[in-house]
Amino acid sequence: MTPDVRPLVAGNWKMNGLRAALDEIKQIADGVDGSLSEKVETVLCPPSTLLYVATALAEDSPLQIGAQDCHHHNSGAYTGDISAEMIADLFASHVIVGHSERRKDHAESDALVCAKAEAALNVGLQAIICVGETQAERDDGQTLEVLARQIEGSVPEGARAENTIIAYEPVWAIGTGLTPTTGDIAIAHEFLRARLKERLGDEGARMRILYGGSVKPSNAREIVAIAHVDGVLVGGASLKATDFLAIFGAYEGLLDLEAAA
Ligand SMILES: O=C[C@H](O)COP(=O)(O)O
Repeated sequence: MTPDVRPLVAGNWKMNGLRAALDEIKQIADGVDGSLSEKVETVLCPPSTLLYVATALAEDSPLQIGAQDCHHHNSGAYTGDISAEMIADLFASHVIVGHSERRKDHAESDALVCAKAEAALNVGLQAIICVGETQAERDDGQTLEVLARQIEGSVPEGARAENTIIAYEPVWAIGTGLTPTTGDIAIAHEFLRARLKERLGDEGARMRILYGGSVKPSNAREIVAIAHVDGVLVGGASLKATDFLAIFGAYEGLLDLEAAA
């Protein structure tokens, strides 16, 4: 946790969620509507087909709704794509860009991720920019080099702590049940913090850095207590309202302990 920074628990449903899952969204929206939400923000990113209904379901809840990707242009002949402006038009507040599944499956470069983040910021969305090394890069001892390159190339110059969130997601930890040690997460987050400060000054010092990769109710409390871990980006476990809410609940009592320390 970074002092005086409000943590964020984010869920990424990826390509999961039919109409039947709307009940789950409603349960999450109702479940985060308590006193803890004054201290911890939440956002859920369902597939774009559910975005409009999800924002309606979350209307009276502190739960915010985000998308999982956007095009870097506002409109045009881009069949199948969705612009940041369209996402904002549906009352969503966030968009994930540069997720490793997009970087790999759609060959997205740092420059494209940066352009997408800029498009998001230009229409008032908050950008959740994902970075993280592959297993091969980790085995080669390249982790910090990869993170430095991705921060340099994917984060727009105009990024501010209020509109930009970084998500550190080691690719090898996504959906595998594997997580780095708390020590390794701490090293990566401290490094990211230093790079962000160097690049963006005070904005970088306050920018939230989430951890993502096999976060579940059983390991959430240990992970969110690590220095410079300002929240989590949850994939599989965010699909079940009870699991998402348990991860959100991992902050219960933790922030008071932090303040008292
Ligand atoms: O965006 C979320 C991440 O890819 C993590 O997914 P996971 O929690 O299923 O490992």
